[in-house]
Amino acid sequence: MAKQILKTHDLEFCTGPVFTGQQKLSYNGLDLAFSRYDAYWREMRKICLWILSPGNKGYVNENVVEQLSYLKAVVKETMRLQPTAPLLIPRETTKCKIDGYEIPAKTLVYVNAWVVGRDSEAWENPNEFNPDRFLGSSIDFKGQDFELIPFGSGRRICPGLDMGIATVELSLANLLHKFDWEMPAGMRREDIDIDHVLPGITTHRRDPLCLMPKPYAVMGNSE
Ligand code: HEM
Repeated sequence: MAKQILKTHDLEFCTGPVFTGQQKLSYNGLDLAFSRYDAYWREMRKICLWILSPGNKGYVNENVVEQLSYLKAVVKETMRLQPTAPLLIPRETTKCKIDGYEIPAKTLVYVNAWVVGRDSEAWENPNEFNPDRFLGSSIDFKGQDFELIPFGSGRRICPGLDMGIATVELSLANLLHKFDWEMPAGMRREDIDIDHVLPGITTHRRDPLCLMPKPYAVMGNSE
């Protein structure tokens, strides 16, 4: 079958279907497609523009991920609500006084990163999953912004931070780029529970996430 190559120009006008792997283009539905999932479509468009770029080898690389501001915001928001190690690594205090209380030396302290990420004094609508809160915000998880500490902070901050975050962002970007994701037959969005986790040193979902990957029909190419 003949190969259809999508031109960069088409991307300026295309609506949802082309991104979901179907071979259909629409030129007049811009408002529709970009209204509800605005940020999502913008990210997909960046990936698509990259696919069309010369020298593309078929995988999303680190340079592209750097431009995916919404994907980065999604990862931050996920780590805010469900930090991988909710209680970080325990610490021992020196002798000190906090709020009038004498704290003896070598007191064991747990920092609850899960609660910190949901502190209503630091976050608006703290329990709501809203990646937009990070767009245009300088808040990062590098240990300087104490309202977001999924990698800890201070001397014992995670030394694998850069490697960990690069792995998460790259994997997620490539999983989105290579596959179209569907829910199993009969399952609805409301059936996905992202709130309940099991207690433990690291966070585990109570209900396993079950999604079905469908290989992506890359950008209108049909063979
Ligand atoms: C998304 C991935 C990762 C997350 C969310 C994560 C999270 C954490 C957290 C919360 C801590 C405790 C920090 C504290 O108490 O202040 C920690 C410590 C640590 N992490 Fe990671 N980590 C990740 C990836 C990695 C990787 C890839 C490596 C190694 C290649 C690594 C190695 C370590 C080590 C050695 C410590 C102990 C540091 C110390 O106690 O001095 N982590 N990590």
